[in-house]
Amino acid sequence: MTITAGRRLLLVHAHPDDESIGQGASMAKYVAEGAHVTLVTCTGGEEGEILVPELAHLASDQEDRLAEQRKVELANAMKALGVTDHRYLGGFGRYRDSGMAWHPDGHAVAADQVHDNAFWRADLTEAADHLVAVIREVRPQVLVTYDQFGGYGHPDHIQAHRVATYAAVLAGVPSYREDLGAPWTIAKTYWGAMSAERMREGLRKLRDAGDTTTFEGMDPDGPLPPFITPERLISARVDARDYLEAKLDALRAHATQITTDGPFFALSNNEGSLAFGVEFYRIATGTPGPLDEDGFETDLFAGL
Ligand SMILES: CC(=O)N[C@H]1[C@@H](O[C@@H]2[C@H](O)[C@H](O)[C@@H](O)[C@H](O)[C@H]2O)O[C@H](CO)[C@@H](O)[C@@H]1O
Ligand SMILES: [Zn+2]
Repeated sequence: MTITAGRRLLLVHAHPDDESIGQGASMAKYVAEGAHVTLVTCTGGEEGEILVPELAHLASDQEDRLAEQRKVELANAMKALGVTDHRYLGGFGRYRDSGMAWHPDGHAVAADQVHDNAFWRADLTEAADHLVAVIREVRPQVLVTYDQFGGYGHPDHIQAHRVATYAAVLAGVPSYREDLGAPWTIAKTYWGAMSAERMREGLRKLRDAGDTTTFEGMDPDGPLPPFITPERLISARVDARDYLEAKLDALRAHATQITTDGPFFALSNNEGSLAFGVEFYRIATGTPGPLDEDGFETDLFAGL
């Protein structure tokens, strides 16, 4: 059923939990403002760790049933954010979490180290075609995914970036796969970003609270990992502090992946809201809309 009315936002993520970590507050904000928000999750998260001891038996090297658990967790997170349109790329179970076994040269996992249907081994066109069908149905004005490094380099995140980027191009080609729907060109694409300034603020709060182990070795005033984005490269800053509680509820829903007594929650009290209720983006395609006094777009749909 083709969706044609109102503002429509599509997010493409690798695992259940990435959406809430990266853009949970923005998602809740846009839903509350009447936008249609669609999340496509590319894998079931089969290879994830399990922070809930009584669920350890679900692990990939035991019963291998973690994807079913994370599907429930993701549904609960969507309820917390108010998102009603969630899909798995190609359907639940089509692509498997590739795991984080890194290739010796530091790049993403070697193909012979993962399952046959691991997302890292997916045929790019086949995977993109699943997303073309969604794009041509939903007809989003805005797409959010990862940068070329997948944010922090996870192979599934890198592959999600590639699939989303390729699908956005293919969806707009009139003569391409007419069977997948009428062509649709997405007006603006953004990459989720981790702000260097907010990272430094968060580190300062952790160190001031006596936490020297979280992000061990990182100095609030020292060099940051390359995947943290300096403010000058950030183009949009969505202030969704009013939806921080929804984001925290969504994160709590991903109980096998995110511990509620970790630094994120430690920082997410009123003091931390600025750090986590404001979410950052880099524009990848399309024309930025009006900027605020700090030079940021404040709305992903600005200018449309
Ligand atoms: C946020 C994210 O992308 N999580 C991925 C990631 O999880 C990490 C992995 O389990 C690692 O072994 C842990 O040390 C780390 O704390 C986790 O964040 O990779 C998983 C396996 O591919 C994936 O399921 C999870 O969603
Ligand atoms: Zn992930």
